[in-house]
Amino acid sequence: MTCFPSLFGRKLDSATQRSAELDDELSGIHNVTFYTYKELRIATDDFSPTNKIGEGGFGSVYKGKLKRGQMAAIKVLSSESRQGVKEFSTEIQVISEIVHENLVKLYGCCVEGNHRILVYNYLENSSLEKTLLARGHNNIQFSWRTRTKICIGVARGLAYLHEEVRPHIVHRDIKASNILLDKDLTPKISDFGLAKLIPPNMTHVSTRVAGTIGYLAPEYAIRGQLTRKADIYSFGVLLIEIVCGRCNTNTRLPIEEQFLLERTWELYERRELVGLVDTELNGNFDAEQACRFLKIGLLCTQDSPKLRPSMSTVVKMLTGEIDIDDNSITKPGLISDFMDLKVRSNTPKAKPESIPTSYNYASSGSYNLDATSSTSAGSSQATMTFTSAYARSM
Ligand SMILES: Nc1ncnc2c1ncn2[C@@H]1O[C@H](COP(=O)(O)OP(=O)(O)OP(=O)(O)O)[C@@H](O)[C@H]1O
Repeated sequence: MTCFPSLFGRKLDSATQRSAELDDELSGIHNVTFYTYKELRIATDDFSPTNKIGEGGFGSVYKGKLKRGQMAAIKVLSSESRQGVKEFSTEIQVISEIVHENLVKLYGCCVEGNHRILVYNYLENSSLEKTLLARGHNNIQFSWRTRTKICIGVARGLAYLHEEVRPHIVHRDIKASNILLDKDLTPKISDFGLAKLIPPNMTHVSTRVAGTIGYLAPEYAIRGQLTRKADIYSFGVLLIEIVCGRCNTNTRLPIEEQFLLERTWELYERRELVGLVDTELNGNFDAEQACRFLKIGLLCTQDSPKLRPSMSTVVKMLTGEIDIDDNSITKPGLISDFMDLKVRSNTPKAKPESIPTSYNYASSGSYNLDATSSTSAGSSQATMTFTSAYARSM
């Protein structure tokens, strides 16, 4: 392990076998821990499949034990994401300086040869997607109190990225699989800043295409307009998922219940929001608070980005410091309003891990998705075709 600048120089030896040239490139990088490839191979038992804990659009994630016994999540970036040493390390320095209780801590990285590897704090309770939405990990009971803590924690982490970090960070991919839980079920947002580590010509191909689509703000999905408000939209969808205990798209349900955001709007209009709250709670929840959370979800997903509150306002709404004016809630921005959405559901065989087969966003504005979708409750093998009516009419 090499830590600059304190150990820089001392480690210019055969132990790390790093060339003087590489050390020269890294000499301006401060306070980042650089791991050797050998060290990470040992930590993961040669990247053994038994230590593999996940696979994302950026590469594979392994559980590993570092030299001093510390557990880590080791993310091996795919070969397409090979960035230059200097550029990669500079971004790493920015990310590793961002520290907040609700953000996953980046310990350091490895930049040897073609290897680009990120080393993170290991979170014992996996992701919200695996634990709450797919209910497949440790049988964790998500009480109402735990859910409020998770919602407020994620909101605080995002508010920090949006409003306190300079320059501001737009996460771009807020969703249940990017919310990890520590042993006390404190939520930690993962993958922030990652977009900057990927060369601009490489599109991030998500492993959970269908799920990700459901989190995308219409203006981002259709026109590529990326601002903090796109994250706030995704947060709104996530918030509703946490209250309802189901994922935003579930093609196994009757057609009128498949899309959670549409459903939430319908029940809001009928003043029946409380009926959406997760039945796993057996009625043990604060109904006023749960409906407030759902209304905040609707506010965050308003069609016009301007109508969505900032994340610091969302935190205050969630904690009850600011009241919600029902008159300010209008119909959320639904991607299905812009697109002819056709979902052809095949045999309802959910697979343990999702494997994308293709993902294509053509500039004409049409999506073609052929995905074997994820473990999330009720997702099935589905072929989805989105054709943007909006794009066609332009
Ligand atoms: N720090 C960590 N601690 C524990 N598990 C982790 C950690 N980071 C990632 N994982 C596990 O690895 C999985 C894959 O993570 P990754 O962020 O690469 O992809 P993803 O978010 O699932 O998908 P995508 O790339 O489409 O966003 C996560 O869902 C989680 O289960």
